[in-house]
Amino acid sequence: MIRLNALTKRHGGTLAVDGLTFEVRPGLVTGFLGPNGAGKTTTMRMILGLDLPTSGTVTVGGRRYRDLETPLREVGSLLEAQSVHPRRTARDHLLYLARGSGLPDRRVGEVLDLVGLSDAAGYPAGGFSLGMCQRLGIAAALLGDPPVLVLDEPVNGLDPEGVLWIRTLLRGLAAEGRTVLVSSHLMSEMAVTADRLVVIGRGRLIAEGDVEDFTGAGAEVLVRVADGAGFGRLLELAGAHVRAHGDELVVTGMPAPDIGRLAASEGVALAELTPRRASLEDTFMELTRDSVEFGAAL
Ligand SMILES: Nc1ncnc2c1ncn2[C@@H]1O[C@H](COP(=O)(O)OP(=O)(O)OP(=O)(O)O)[C@@H](O)[C@H]1O
Repeated sequence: MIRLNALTKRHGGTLAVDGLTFEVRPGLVTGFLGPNGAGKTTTMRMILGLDLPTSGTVTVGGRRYRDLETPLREVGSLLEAQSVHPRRTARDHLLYLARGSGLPDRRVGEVLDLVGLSDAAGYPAGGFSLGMCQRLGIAAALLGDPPVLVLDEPVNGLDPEGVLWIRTLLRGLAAEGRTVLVSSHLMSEMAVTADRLVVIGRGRLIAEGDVEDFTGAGAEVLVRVADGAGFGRLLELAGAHVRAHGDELVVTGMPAPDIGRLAASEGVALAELTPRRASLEDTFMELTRDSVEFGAAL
């Protein structure tokens, strides 16, 4: 569990993080979304004790990062621009980290296997592709077998295979009961990876909830039938909410398959039955419209 309470960070004249309060629960992937400059990296750096809050608190497993005895065993992290000595091999990089935290050498082989880097373990990291670097970063995050993971934009720059790999890995880690916080500006990716979402803009909390709360909000079905008024009444009797525009009905509160079944049982011929689900992308744009730092960057 990660808990933020009124967490605030001021960088000179910029309020990078502004009174953030939320919890990141175990057993779930929590997507941390926001436009560029929203404060995601700054928040993650405070969770990881790399930046000190101006005010407010953040705890991992009930304690501040700096009070953790063996941080690598408690929280694993992947931050952007993590440094690996280019001439050091992947295995040596991980051995160096493991020994620095009193972790057994055998753990290095285990995490290399886990991220699919065993064959490349003896090569200098300087020659690694971006995808291999991300895998190495995730291997480092997993070294201490931590119950909490904080990953900043782990799918950035990855090819589709790499994106799928990270998605499967994160879901597996959450299924093991771990707390997984992953930042992204790719809303569509979070829609399929995350269970919960926390959306911020200009350092402030904009929205938080289950992914379905975001995509399901306002889900409507477009129905077209010859007798719009007649079928509209039937739908309302069955508990749906209907807005009619001639032969076109916009139905909320009843999923498309149920509408189809009702039409079939009443002998009504449907000319159209189209679910119109708000995409996470739409919802995100709507939510963050007022908080985009540089409008042109979109
Ligand atoms: N060390 C710093 N000194 C001054 N300003 C900073 C510093 N770090 C971040 N900021 C500013 O704080 C705000 C939040 O930045 P942050 O990097 O946390 O956002 P982000 O959501 O991670 O964005 P991105 O997706 O672009 O990385 C931005 O306005 C940024 O310019």
